[in-house]
Amino acid sequence: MRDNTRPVLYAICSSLLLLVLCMHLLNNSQIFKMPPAKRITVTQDYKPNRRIVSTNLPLDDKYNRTEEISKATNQGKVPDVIGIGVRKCGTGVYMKFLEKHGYFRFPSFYNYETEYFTRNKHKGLSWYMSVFDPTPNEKLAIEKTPHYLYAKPSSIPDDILQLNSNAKIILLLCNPTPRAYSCFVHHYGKGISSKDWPFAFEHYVRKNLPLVQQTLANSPRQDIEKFIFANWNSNLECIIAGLYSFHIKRWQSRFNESHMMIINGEKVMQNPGPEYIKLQKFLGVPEMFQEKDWVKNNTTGHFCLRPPNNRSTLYCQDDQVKKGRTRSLIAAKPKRNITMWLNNFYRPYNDELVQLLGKKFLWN
Ligand SMILES: Nc1ncnc2c1ncn2[C@@H]1O[C@H](COP(=O)(O)OS(=O)(=O)O)[C@@H](OP(=O)(O)O)[C@H]1O
Repeated sequence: MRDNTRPVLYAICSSLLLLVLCMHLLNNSQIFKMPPAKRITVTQDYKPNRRIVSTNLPLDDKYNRTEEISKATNQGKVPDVIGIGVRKCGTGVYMKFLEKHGYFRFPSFYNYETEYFTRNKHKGLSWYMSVFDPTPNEKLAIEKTPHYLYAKPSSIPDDILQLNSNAKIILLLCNPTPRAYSCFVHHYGKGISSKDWPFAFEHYVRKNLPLVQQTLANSPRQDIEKFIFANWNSNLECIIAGLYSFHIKRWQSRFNESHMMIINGEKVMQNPGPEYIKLQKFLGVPEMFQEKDWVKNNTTGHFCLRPPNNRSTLYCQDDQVKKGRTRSLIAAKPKRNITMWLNNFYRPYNDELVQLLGKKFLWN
């Protein structure tokens, strides 16, 4: 090192030392001390109810707070809410609408159906958790897999509880006769012109209903269950899914009214506003959807939503997910004789359902 650079280096080093010393002194003095973060109790109603827990964590400690909240509710496991059906009663439609709500996070699948408890359990919990949008932990994780209602294994309700003892179940029921038609068109209607759907459906019912009727007649519950579990994914599915009173017993024995909401899908289709208000209350999320936000499309008869983030637009399902195939005002209806046959077949199950759930479950 050259002799004339030494004094310069000394000067730099001593200034740095002085600076560090000064910062240390200032930091310990009262002038620069931050006040302690304000402590709050997390009870604001912008949080879903189930997450309203007194964590007494600092407001600015976002990371810890969400971590604590999820620990206090479901140990960070998913999901918080599971839709268990019924397929073709509007299950995909309400998920699409709930996407506009803002307080939910969804599986990354187009149809939201994880099939975890039916087909994918072997992939493990980490897989199940990984399919959900990971972002904000304060949102309720919601999925729907309509097969859960009647698919095997029979332990699905217990499996859900084991994962999250606080899980909430949503079950949308609708008139099983038009539902069967809708299901048929969904599965088999693609290659058939829509004007021929009623005939193709007649053929399907004539071919399959007698077998179901025969099996159900005078069989003990366990045999019927065996039959359903053997056929939940067969071409009989469109018929057997509609035996609601049979299916819901195993769910009712595990989930009480505070954890399972059974919604009349016919009412939702006719006037969604009040039903979504009840749903938001049940899930403990803010009432982002109000009655006045629902607007009927007079061509299809279906309702559209004025989404909370942009109420000057209309969000409809008819086009976006190709719904409204059989129930819209312009759709080809099933033949009257087939409708009557199916109505008669489902009547005892519908009557039993009314007994189980009360008068509010009349379809018409
Ligand atoms: N608001 C609104 N807009 C559009 N469509 C509506 C709406 N509400 C209920 N529906 C009816 O929902 C039926 C589809 O039910 P799902 O969503 O359960 O189907 S799926 O199981 O997810 O495939 C679908 O039945 P189809 O008419 O047979 O296609 C729709 O008619």
